[in-house]
Amino acid sequence: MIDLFTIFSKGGIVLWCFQSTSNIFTTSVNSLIQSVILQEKTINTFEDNGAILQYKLDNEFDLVFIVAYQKILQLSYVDKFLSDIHLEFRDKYKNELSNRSFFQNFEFSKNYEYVLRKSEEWAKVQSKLPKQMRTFEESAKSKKTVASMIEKKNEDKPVKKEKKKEVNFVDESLEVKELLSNSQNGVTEDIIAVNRAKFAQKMAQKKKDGKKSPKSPKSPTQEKAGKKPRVWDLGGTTKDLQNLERTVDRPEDAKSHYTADTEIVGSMEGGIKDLEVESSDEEFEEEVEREEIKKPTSKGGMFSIFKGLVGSKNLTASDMQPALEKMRDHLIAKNVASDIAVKLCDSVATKLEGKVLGTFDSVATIVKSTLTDSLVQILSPNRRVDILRDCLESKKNGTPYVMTFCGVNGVGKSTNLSKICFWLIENNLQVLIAACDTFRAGAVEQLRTHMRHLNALHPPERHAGRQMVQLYEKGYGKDAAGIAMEAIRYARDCKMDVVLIDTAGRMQVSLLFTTTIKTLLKVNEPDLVLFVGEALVGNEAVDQLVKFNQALADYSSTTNPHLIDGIVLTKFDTIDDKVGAAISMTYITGQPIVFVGTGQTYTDLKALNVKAVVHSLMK
Ligand SMILES: Nc1nc2c(ncn2[C@@H]2O[C@H](COP(=O)(O)OP(=O)(O)OP(=O)(O)O)[C@@H](O)[C@H]2O)c(=O)[nH]1
Repeated sequence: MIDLFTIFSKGGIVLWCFQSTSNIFTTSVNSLIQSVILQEKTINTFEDNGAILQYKLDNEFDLVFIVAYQKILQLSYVDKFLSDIHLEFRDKYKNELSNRSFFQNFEFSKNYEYVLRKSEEWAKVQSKLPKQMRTFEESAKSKKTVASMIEKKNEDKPVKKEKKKEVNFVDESLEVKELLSNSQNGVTEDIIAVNRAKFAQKMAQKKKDGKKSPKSPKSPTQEKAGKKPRVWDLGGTTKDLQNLERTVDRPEDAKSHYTADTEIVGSMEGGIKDLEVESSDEEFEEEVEREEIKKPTSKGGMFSIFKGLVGSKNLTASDMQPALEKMRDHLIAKNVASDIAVKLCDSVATKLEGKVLGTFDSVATIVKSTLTDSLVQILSPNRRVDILRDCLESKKNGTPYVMTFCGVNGVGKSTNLSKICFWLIENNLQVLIAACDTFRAGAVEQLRTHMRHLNALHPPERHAGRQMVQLYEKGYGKDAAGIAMEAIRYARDCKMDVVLIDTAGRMQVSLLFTTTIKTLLKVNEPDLVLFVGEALVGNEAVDQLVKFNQALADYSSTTNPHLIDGIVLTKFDTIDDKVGAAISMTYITGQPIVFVGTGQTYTDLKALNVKAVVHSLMK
């Protein structure tokens, strides 16, 4: 009997769930997600706490299907069930899935019962069948060709070996887990360098030993005898574990030199500079008008789509319909999320309805100013976020100013956190970075590297002997909320000015999200919660943001939950004029874009310039 079956998107939205017992599987599902799915392991059966969990991924629609049942039951139909239920769900909801409409009610109970019953019947029939001999094609022998039998020198062992590793993984100590996940996720350069050095040292030692004792070389026949263990490149042994564990700083690391690009020092003093505008507003207005006058018949230009709306009658909704549709498409092409583009067009329509229009020029001007007004209104913050002022205020009160950075993996959380850190230390504020991404291998090391670079740029000599950036970390697998709490306490005790909390990017997995970010925010009550999102994505970013804010509201036990206070919009340099994500994100949250990431160096941090965004959007 299946105890739990759940379907959720890789973005963490639970689409459908069935649970037949009161057993709580949250921890087991979290473990499966953390140590198998997110690590992209190839096993599809996972054992935890007396339960077996099996899963199937749908990479086209980014879905995860999970089944959990008691180990003792030994269900033989789960593979088949997972394949069938996967197809059933896809078939039934292909339109919704294609549109990524994950927030609706998926009525799937009947289909679930049907597929489950069929799978159980299938298993019964199978168990009664006499065991059939495998055909030659099914046998392993048929797969053997001469070529397949030639073992290549650097080829990996077959999957069987890998599996063994996975099984052991469950019982390994935390350090071993980390080591394995490092080796699978791409070890940091530091670790590779250490490993190489160790290997070279070992080889040199061996050579030395060989020379000392003339007896040691064995006869060729002796060497050939017995099966030799395979030596993996950079494999090392358990003795190397101590050296490979890099979450704790070592004296020799601290001594390493960082060549600081001192040219940038001093360039971020004061407030954050605005994004550059391509041309001023007046120039832009003239440009639009000039363009329309010059090319009255051309199809190009945002406002030429309103060309048809000329005449002395009152404008009606149906007059505007075709033009508004074109405007909506234009906004979507600029990465504005589709429903927000629709709402913007509606607001323009409402403002224009009933207006009497004269010449073509006046139409362009009216539409432009109407749309501009709406966009400026969306992008202009309801309240002022002045971080420098707030930090100084906290400092006066003897408490550190705490900022938490949330967002999915790879959007640039750590990089932009470090840029913000650079800006703060440029303004003589001492910063403690709390490494609370205790999931992703390498996350702590990444922050440590930034800390060293930043301290090299702003050495203690420049700041009355104070080390401007410190890292508070407790390695991996630990409770993020607890680490944040200790970090804040540490910062308070040491009279540090600001705490920047880096969180795990696993919020797309809602189960994990609820137990980490929620607790972290609840326990630590940061002054500012910043959502880090990429400018690259349109609807996807909105999805993440909606889910994030919803989860903060849903899972908060207080009546006044701490939602997102602001947005860090990253990778703005990579989007050309597709600036729609800025509009969508602010529209959804009503919160300002506090920082814009415009590149990969510490100085690539800007403040949002509403004019620049609106200008790009209407190009
Ligand atoms: N072009 C550009 N690249 C950026 C920007 N911000 C971050 N990146 C790059 O994006 C990549 C991911 O950045 P990280 O800071 O590692 O992302 P993260 O969100 O911390 O990732 P996880 O720790 O895995 O959650 C890196 O290669 C960064 O250099 C930006 O503003 N512009």
